[in-house]
Amino acid sequence: MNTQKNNKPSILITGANGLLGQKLVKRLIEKGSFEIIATGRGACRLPESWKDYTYASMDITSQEDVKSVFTKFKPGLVIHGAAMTNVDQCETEKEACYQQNVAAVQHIIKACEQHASYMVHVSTDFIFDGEDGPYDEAAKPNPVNYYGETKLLAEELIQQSNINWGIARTVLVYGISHDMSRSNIVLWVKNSIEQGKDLQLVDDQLRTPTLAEDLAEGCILMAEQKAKGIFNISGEELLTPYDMAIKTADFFKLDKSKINRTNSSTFTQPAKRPLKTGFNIQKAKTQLNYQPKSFNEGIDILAKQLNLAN
Ligand SMILES: NC(=O)C1=CN([C@@H]2O[C@H](COP(=O)(O)OP(=O)(O)OC[C@H]3O[C@@H](n4cnc5c(N)ncnc54)[C@H](OP(=O)(O)O)[C@@H]3O)[C@@H](O)[C@H]2O)C=CC1
Ligand SMILES: Cc1cn([C@H]2C[C@H](O)[C@@H](COP(=O)(O)OP(=O)(O)O[C@H]3O[C@@H](C)C(=O)[C@@H](O)[C@H]3O)O2)c(=O)[nH]c1=O
Repeated sequence: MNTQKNNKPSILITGANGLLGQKLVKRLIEKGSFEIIATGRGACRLPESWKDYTYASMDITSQEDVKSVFTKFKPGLVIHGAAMTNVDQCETEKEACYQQNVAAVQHIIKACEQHASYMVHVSTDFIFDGEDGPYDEAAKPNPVNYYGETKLLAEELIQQSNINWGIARTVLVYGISHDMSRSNIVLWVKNSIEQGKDLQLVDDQLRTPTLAEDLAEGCILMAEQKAKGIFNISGEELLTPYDMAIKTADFFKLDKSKINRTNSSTFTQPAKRPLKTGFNIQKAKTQLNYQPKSFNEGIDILAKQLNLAN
């Protein structure tokens, strides 16, 4: 039986200290309609000013940890965002990547089976090869790096399970994380130009960059509706990283001469990136009433958060 405190359904967030995790906890606190169980690896790193949620340390690679936290809280709803997300590190540390992105998901599935919890699992455009994006939900996966392989294996475990599940796929998430633990393309471009650095931006990768707050909203919509199946939860605009950099420089009135156009073939990253991804989000817009911000609106939100932070 799932727990309900003062008649509020209980929702458990994994990876709550991460970029998406923080936005989920913040939005759920604002909504006030759930009993919130925020979980993460080790100590809580959320702002001390945040109230009205419970934090529990839960290493998702530990079956014992997962079992005991789920037994204690019996969450009706779960949003599983925790993962190893450094794509290059996933290529060089495959065992750690497998444990965090695949084996851990089996522990979460088992706990959801035990407690009849509905789960939103967060996935990625990197399950595709990037040959013919943008993609809809029915497109055939074919990952080109190990991170993408593990995220696809996780999707397959979930789709073969008998739990109540939804999969939220997203793309190139940007936003401000509280302890700035994770940078992203907007901040990296802004900070680099302000430091007078020259940047090489690829113009042959296509993405639909996603504001972290929009991703959180989409996951919450799915949880509230216990939406069944796969949903593309990303931004709507198809942009290259070069386009994103120019838009960022225009917004912050920075020196665009620092932005040099290049292509992925000149890029030596340990993990191959799929070239043309990006998502068609029509299904989420019509079935979930998901309404993401434009890229420029997203940058404006980041700018306001940066001003508040400084
Ligand atoms: N960022 C992006 O561009 C995209 C992300 N996604 C997906 O979205 C989800 C969230 O990503 P994002 O918020 O950006 O990533 P972050 O790296 O910011 O957050 C991931 C969180 O998972 C936690 N985590 C990792 N391993 C464990 C573990 N063993 N036990 C408990 N927690 C763990 C991390 O903990 P700690 O803080 O201690 O490191 C971190 O807080 C991921 O599933 C990712 O695959 C999909 C597409 C794009
Ligand atoms: C560092 C760098 C990146 N880029 C481009 C490549 C890429 O499209 C974009 C972001 O680069 P990164 O390598 O930091 O990001 P990357 O690791 O490709 O981000 C991925 O993260 C995982 C978690 C996902 O699930 C994917 O959806 C995707 O968002 O910026 C440049 O053009 N020039 C550069 O110097």
